[in-house]
Amino acid sequence: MADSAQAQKLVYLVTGGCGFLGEHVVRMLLQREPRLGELRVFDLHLGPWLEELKTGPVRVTAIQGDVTQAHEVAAAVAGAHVVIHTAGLVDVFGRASPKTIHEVNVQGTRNVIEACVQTGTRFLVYTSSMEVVGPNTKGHPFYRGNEDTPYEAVHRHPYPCSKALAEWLVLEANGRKVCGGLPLVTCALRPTGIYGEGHQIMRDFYRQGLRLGGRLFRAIPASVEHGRVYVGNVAWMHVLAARELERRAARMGGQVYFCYDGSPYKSYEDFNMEFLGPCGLRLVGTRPLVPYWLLVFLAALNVLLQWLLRPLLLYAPLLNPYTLAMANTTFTVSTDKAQRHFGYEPLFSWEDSRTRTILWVQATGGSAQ
Ligand SMILES: NC(=O)c1ccc[n+]([C@@H]2O[C@H](COP(=O)([O-])OP(=O)(O)OC[C@H]3O[C@@H](n4cnc5c(N)ncnc54)[C@H](O)[C@@H]3O)[C@@H](O)[C@H]2O)c1
Ligand SMILES: CC(C)CCC[C@@H](C)[C@H]1CC[C@H]2[C@@H]3[C@H](O)C=C4C[C@@H](O)CC[C@]4(C)[C@H]3CC[C@]12C
Repeated sequence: MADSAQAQKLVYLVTGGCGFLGEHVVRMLLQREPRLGELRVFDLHLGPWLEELKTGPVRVTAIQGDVTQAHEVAAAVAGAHVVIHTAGLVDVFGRASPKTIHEVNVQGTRNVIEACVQTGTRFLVYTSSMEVVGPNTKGHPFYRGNEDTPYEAVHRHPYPCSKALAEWLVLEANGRKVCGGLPLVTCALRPTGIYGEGHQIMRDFYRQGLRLGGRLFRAIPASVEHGRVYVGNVAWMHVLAARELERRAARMGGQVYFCYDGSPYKSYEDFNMEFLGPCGLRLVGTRPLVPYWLLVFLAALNVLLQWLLRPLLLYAPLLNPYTLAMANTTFTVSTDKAQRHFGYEPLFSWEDSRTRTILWVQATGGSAQ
């Protein structure tokens, strides 16, 4: 990425490129990164949709690999100019063990950093999470805060702990000399709850609503705000951050950015209804229909059942004490840091984001896709 950048074609690597966010990052790079010469898509599970991308003008290389395996990561990183590290084990339901979550999210990130250092890759964008900040274990609200808002970030759950540690590793690596002697430039993007085409939990809620005769029952007060951001805008932010990291290294290096757009501030359930409503579902109740103490009890019961059933089957429902606390604690962001630091503006308006998501739920919600 030198001065002859206009002519130079760049090699990008996207880890986790077949995931919900990763696929959008991959497609966004192909559409919006004119300097792209080769796109490497690294994932534990490669999607069949990658095949159709291989016929385009940019060379797309699919790499089946595991971020916990340092040699596989190093081979994929070698010769790349930019790495967008979005691979991660997203598990707040107790599906994976804390050890596995740590291995993928922390050791995997360490492997990516070391591979950059060893092979001379200078630019690394890491997909972090709002959960690096909160909601914390004390349930303190974070109301429309920004990257500088004081907040007691205390975690116990393996997933936020792993994301916080991985983010720290990435930021700490900023400025390290990579092979060839130039400094590594890193930044971390912190999405709030991502929604959009491919969002499995949204589809799960849709299917649950269909099973319940077109109804969902309010469990969380409408006054609790939960931050949400459209996947296309999160992907665009990654692409832009990756592009600008060289030119604005002094400003962006070692920085964190919340991901934001024009999505409205609403409760988790009311926000979902923006899409599920037009798909024919109704949210019953203007106030929670179940008392909070009962939800707490059911969440605790689910933990017990998960533990008891573990030898027989994996019982991992959406409701547990951690997800209940997430849904029931206000956590929203209001910031323009990404705009100030690298000129980010959302690519998709709220209306576009909403329409695209509704069309996706309608098209795939009832099917097995
Ligand atoms: N979904 C959200 O609301 C959200 C919010 C904030 C941050 N994030 C972060 O965004 C990133 C992507 O999340 P997502 O929602 O797209 O999840 P996802 O599960 O859809 O995608 C993660 C991808 O990483 C891959 N992966 C997992 N373990 C791997 C391994 N050992 N080696 C290689 N690849 C591996 C998976 O196969 C998957 O394709 C994660 O780092 C997550 O922590 C997600
Ligand atoms: C109590 C029930 C009625 C509803 C349960 C909803 C629950 C499954 C939802 C609520 C909030 C969701 C999380 C939130 O949007 C942000 C993230 C950050 C990201 O890094 C990973 C996904 C995650 C944890 C969402 C998972 C689903 C949650 C907990």
